[in-house]
Amino acid sequence: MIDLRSDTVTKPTEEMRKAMYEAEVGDDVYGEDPTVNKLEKRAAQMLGKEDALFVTSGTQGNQIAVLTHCQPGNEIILEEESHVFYYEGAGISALAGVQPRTVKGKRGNMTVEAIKAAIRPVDIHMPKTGLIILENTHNRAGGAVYPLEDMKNIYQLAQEKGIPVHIDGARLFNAAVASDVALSEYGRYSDTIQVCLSKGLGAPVGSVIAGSKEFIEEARRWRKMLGGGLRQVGVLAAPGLVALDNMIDRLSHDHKKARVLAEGISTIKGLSVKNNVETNIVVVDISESGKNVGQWTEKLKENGVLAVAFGENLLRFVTHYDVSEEEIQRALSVLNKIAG
Ligand SMILES: Cc1ncc(COP(=O)(O)O)c(CN[C@H](C(=O)O)[C@H](C)O)c1O
Repeated sequence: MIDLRSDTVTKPTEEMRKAMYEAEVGDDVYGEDPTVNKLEKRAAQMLGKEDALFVTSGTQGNQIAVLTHCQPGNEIILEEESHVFYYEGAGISALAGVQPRTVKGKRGNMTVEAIKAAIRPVDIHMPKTGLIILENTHNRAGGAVYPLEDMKNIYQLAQEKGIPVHIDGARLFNAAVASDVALSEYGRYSDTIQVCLSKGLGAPVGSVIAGSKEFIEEARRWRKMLGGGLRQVGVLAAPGLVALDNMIDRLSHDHKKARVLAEGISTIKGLSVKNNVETNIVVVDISESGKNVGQWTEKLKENGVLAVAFGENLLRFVTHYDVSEEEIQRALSVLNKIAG
């Protein structure tokens, strides 16, 4: 199977499995797992933050960030197709008791003006704006990169208003590589960042939240309350360290594979690439193909290719470490064959 459903499907490399086997471990609830302590320190340093916390998933990282930043009854500003709003099961309302204020972004990027207009004035009738969440890269915008300049301007506005900024950086490494921006720059223009080790970087499990020492101390309490107090977690932190040390720069190969896929698809009758392919995601409009999205995913699967439905007439393909350039070419010939 050529699995292009997501970069979440990547399996740990041999090097990661060796690191898991050899990991030095301890009880992390007592702060005694040397490997996760090393991972958290490494991640904080790379992201230009004081401290960091290993969490089980990007969703847990985002939800803990909201729980730690906000009070029940706050309103948070986020993009209308952001992962936190679109795909996290209304967790921000169910768990943190906050109200989403969605803003439509341009290719997923909310403008400073639109965010400014969404910030609540102080008024007893109105909720307080408790957090602004930026997603970089933006999944539903097709892996769109948030330009650093925009993030800087948004952060300046947020600071003036005393509102924290959280980056849902599940694919921040892709953004950094695609825009040649140092990871620490994103830390400069945000209060907290969630990054996934388990997507393009290929680790089997986990994310990291980075922020101030005080924030991480509080976030660690929330994680414990949610049952995330992990024990000998070094076996999972070890591949995360391999991911941070060896799997970031190679993301440019995934971006190249995505460009090759997009260029090939754009020559296929009835198919069109919807997004500007900046990173590892290709969104394809199949509305002119004479087949619906369910027929496409079914026929692709019959021919050994996996993709996900991404809307009524949209398919999403995500390139990653476990799909080769040769397999991209094979996927293109399957797409050609189905398109007829
Ligand atoms: C921007 C962003 N932020 C957070 C998450 C959540 O990460 P996990 O909870 O899956 O580790 C995802 C996962 N995205 C997954 C995928 O793309 O296949 C699915 C949609 O949940 C994400 O794309």
